[in-house]
Amino acid sequence: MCTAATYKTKDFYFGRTLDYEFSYGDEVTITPRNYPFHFRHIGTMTKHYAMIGMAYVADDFPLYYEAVNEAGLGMAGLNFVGNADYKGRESDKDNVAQFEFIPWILGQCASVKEARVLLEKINLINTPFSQELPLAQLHWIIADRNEALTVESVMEGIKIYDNPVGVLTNNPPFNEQMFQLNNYMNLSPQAPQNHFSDKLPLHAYSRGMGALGLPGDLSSQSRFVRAAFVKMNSVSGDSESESVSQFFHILGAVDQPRGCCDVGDGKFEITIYTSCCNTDKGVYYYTTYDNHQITAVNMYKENLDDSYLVRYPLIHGEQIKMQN
Ligand SMILES: C[C@H](CCC(=O)NCCS(=O)(=O)O)[C@H]1CC[C@H]2[C@@H]3[C@H](O)C[C@@H]4C[C@H](O)CC[C@]4(C)[C@H]3C[C@H](O)[C@]12C
Repeated sequence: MCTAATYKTKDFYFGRTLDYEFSYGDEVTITPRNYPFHFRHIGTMTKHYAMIGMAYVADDFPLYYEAVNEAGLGMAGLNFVGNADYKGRESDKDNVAQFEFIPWILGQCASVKEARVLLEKINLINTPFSQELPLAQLHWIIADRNEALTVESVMEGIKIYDNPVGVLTNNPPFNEQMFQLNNYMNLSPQAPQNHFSDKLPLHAYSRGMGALGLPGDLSSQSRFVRAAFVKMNSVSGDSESESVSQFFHILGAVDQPRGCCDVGDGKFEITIYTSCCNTDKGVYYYTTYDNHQITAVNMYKENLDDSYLVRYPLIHGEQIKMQN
């Protein structure tokens, strides 16, 4: 399971948790403006916005899981198993393979508004990257500081939903996830009042009781509700460190500790990494399962007019600061 979220203070932040039972070899990857994206069916994109994000690089192609571009647009792919459906090629459409979708949008669009125009012509096709890397069944969140949307390629075709929460998890389809929020509209960060019965002397015996009923499990529907509640009620200062800290707290609410999600064969789904990108400053912050110190890569410290990928392997292992 994974959870993606947006957060706005002075700057706009975009990130996700990547939950899985193994890692592909994730690296923070910067694609400069002149790196040629050789797409399978729609030619080569030789000049584009620079982007930074988490990717597995195969055959010198950045297979992004999530990224943001220098214009401030972010995009993340999350598992959508059993619902994602990619199509065959169509002559009057932009035939984009699932693994090309993030570069296709972030390479060309400065905003969600611009992405909407490209999405009108898109056909997400069923071409796998390779035999070893078959199609990933995903849906996506695309967001800028003004709005967010969710894109799903399902049996009936492409669905585009406004995403007013700025959160995405996995199944079920996004419109069903959103509908579920109706069931939690009574939750509140405030202390509850007794609406149960005026004949009973009920009282709030603990802080935090306004959110009693917020689901605590790791299912994707529950994580959606929990991340939405935490994000929508989030309060922080707007400095960089306060914003980044708060962002990691929002996603901390859906963190998966090893042992709680058994996927069989002695394997457990865990939060492999958590990311938070300042889309205005091009800084990608991350923590990993076993390294809680926030590490950051600044896209603008690289030559963004270059044509070669810049890759940073993740730093693992706890960095503990001894105080005495
Ligand atoms: C496993 C990742 C999604 C994590 C997630 O949503 N887990 C939820 C588990 S569950 O359903 O809810 O059980 C996804 C997100 C992005 C995916 C990667 C990207 O799409 C890029 C390429 C795409 C290739 O087709 C496959 C390898 C791959 C490198 C993908 C591997 C894997 O499917 C990734 C890493």
